Amino acid sequence: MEHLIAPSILSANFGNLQQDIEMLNRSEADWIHFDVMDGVFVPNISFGFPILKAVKPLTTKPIDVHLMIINPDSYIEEFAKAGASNITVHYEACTHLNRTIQAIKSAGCTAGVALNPHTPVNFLEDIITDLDLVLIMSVNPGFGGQKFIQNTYKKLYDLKELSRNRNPKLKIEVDGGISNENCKDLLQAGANVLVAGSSVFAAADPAQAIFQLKHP
Ligand SMILES: O=C(CO)[C@H](O)[C@H](O)COP(=O)(O)O
Repeated sequence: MEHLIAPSILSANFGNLQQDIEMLNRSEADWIHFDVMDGVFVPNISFGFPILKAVKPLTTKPIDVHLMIINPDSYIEEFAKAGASNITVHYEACTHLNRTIQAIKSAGCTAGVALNPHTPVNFLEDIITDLDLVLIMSVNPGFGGQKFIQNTYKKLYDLKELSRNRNPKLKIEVDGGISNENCKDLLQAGANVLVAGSSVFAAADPAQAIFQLKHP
């Protein structure tokens, strides 16, 4: 499976977001990664529906929404209507994960589950066949620009093994501290979707940084 690049606009220039979205349209980015934070599940607040609705008509790329929020079920339909292609919820935020995944699919989106760095991959054993994507957090969620957690490699191997047997088409996404220095190793460990925020948007040439992640 060819790997995908999903730049996180958490690190974009909000004073001129349209310019950054147009750069992504011209680049080799496959998706736009859209990080929603509620200040409760994570210690930061980012953006929500109005920004998603503004971004949607500007982009030619699917929007990959990562909900770092409690009670995601209350907002799934609205994120789908606002333009999400994929919606990922956190394992740690869902009491009835199976119901939440069905709700995402009923809203017309593909469905993902994110795992915090401390949550083992085998907690997904009984839902893996229902998922389109698993997002392995390689930093503690809440902020861009953090240091990559090395134990992520073990989790990618574990997830690759689980998906090989139970869901070979699963997208294995990794998010946090990714740059052209570790992207090759992450792909070898089993990732097939790379999320990158600061390494893209802080680069002198962001489109070139995306190109390097796409062709490591
Ligand atoms: O989900 C996130 C933070 O919770 C971000 O997507 C992630 O941290 C990417 O940022 P960077 O590439 O700067 O680490």
